[in-house]
Parts: sequence; structure tokens; C-alpha cells
Amino acid sequence: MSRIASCFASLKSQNRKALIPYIMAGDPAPEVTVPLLHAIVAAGADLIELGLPFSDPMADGPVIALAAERALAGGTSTFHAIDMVAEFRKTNTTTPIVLMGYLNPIEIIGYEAFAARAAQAGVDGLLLVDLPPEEAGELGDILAKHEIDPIFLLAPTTTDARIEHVVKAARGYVYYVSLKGVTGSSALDTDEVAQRIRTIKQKTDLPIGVGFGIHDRQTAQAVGAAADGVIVGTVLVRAFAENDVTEAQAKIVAKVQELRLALDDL
Ligand SMILES: O=P(O)(O)OC[C@@H](O)[C@@H](O)c1c[nH]c2ccccc12
Repeated sequence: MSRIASCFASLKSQNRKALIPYIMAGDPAPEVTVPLLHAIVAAGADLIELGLPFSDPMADGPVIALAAERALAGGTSTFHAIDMVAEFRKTNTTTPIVLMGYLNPIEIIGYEAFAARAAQAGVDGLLLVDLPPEEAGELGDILAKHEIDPIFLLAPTTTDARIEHVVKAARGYVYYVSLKGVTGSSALDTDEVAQRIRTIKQKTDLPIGVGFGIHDRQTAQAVGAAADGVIVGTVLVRAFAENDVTEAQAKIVAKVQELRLALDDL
């Protein structure tokens, strides 16, 4: 069983929901990331989405786009991000890590070189925002060979026919984007999210993680009641824009703890 599958299976057997923080690799500096990964696991993260810095992150709002800029300015590349996972794996062999980014840097590296190195580092999944399953062909085969789960996005506007198609190509979990717009948007309609999750669940047994707009106890509980996991990005990443590194880390840890308690109190 993959690390992602066993993570969700173990949570399910305990009737708990996955807490999935998103952080940007190398934000604001390379040496910050690995200790932060360990700290958020200790604070209650079940799985981590690690952002790959990219210069044109079109699905991201200003908070995460600025995090990518800080990471790039600090010298973090896709390979550096993979090395951070290898470093993390020296002392953590259970928490799944999904790399999250855009296709371009991976095309430049080459699919095989990327996947081989990511798999060796202990990466579990890959989500490329601008790569729909229809276009994943060759990369999909290479990821399968290296046992890296391809994660795909479903949006409020995805038709039922397309949901079927996407979930067939997906492994690990399905990422349902709770609202239209870019990361960091608010205006979460939790009733609509719950209804969409029911529709998706009729078409797949994969766990469903929901992200966009989750930032506090109330939004985590409302979404966590319907989904298998909640993904939280902007409210964490923002800490680095507003504080020095030590304070930012403390705020991120406190927020992860708050969300963990909220999900365990459902
Ligand atoms: O930032 P939010 O609203 O908490 O949503 C999670 C999101 O940031 C994270 O999963 C993510 C970061 N970059 C993305 C690009 C597309 C989809 C999702 C993402």
C-alpha cells in the first residue's frame, strides 16, 4: 500500500480526518523548510503538500505567489525541494509528502529524471495544477513506474462526466477545490461543498481532500464533516510575509494545532 493510502486508511479506522497543510519549499529561505515540516507534523499534520516554487503560478493568489518569489529569490529550485524531502525522510518515514506545482519546471528537468529523483527522495504524490489527466499521458506512466501517486483537481465547475474521467486517472486522493478563483479566496459555501463531495463519492472510493478558503476552526469543521481531509495553505503561508522567521514558525505551528483540535472535535 502506498504511504498516502495507508495514511488515509489509518485515519479512517480511527474515524478521523486528514489535516493537510500546504507550505512553499524554501520560503523564505532554504534552511527553514525541513525543520518546519517536522514541526507541523508534531503539531498534527497527517500529510503535507510541499509547494514547488514557480515564477508564473497562475492558480495562486498573491500570498502564495509572493511565497514562490521569496523561495526563488532564496535560490530554491525543484531539485532543492526534492532534496528537502530526502532530508525530511531521514527521520520521518511515515508522513506522506505531495509535491505541488506547475508543469513547466518538470518538463525542463525531464519527466524520468524528475520522477526518479523524487521517488528516491521519498516523495509520495505529485499535483501539477496545469496538467489535467487528459494531458498527463507519458508523465502518468513514468509516475506509475516510480510509484508516485498523481493527484488531480476537481472544481465546482467540473461536469459529472469529467469527474468520472478524472477520478479514474487519480491515485492517492482527489483534491476538490471548494470555490472558483485563486488560492486564498474566501466565500466558502460549505453546503455546496458537502453536496459536491457526495456526487464525487458516488464515482470513486478514493479519499477526497478539500482545499481553498479553510482558515479557522469553523471552516475546518464545516468542510471536515463532509470530506476525508482538509487542505490549508494561505493562512499558513501568510505568516512568513508578516513576521520574522521564528515568529512565523510559531504562528504556523499554533494554527496547525488549532485546526487539528477542530478536526478531532467533529
Ligand atoms: O490557500 P488556501 O485557500 O488555503 O487553499 C489551499 C491551497 O493554497 C493549496 O492546496 C495550493 C497551493 N497552490 C495551489 C494551486 C492550485 C490549487 C491548490 C493550491
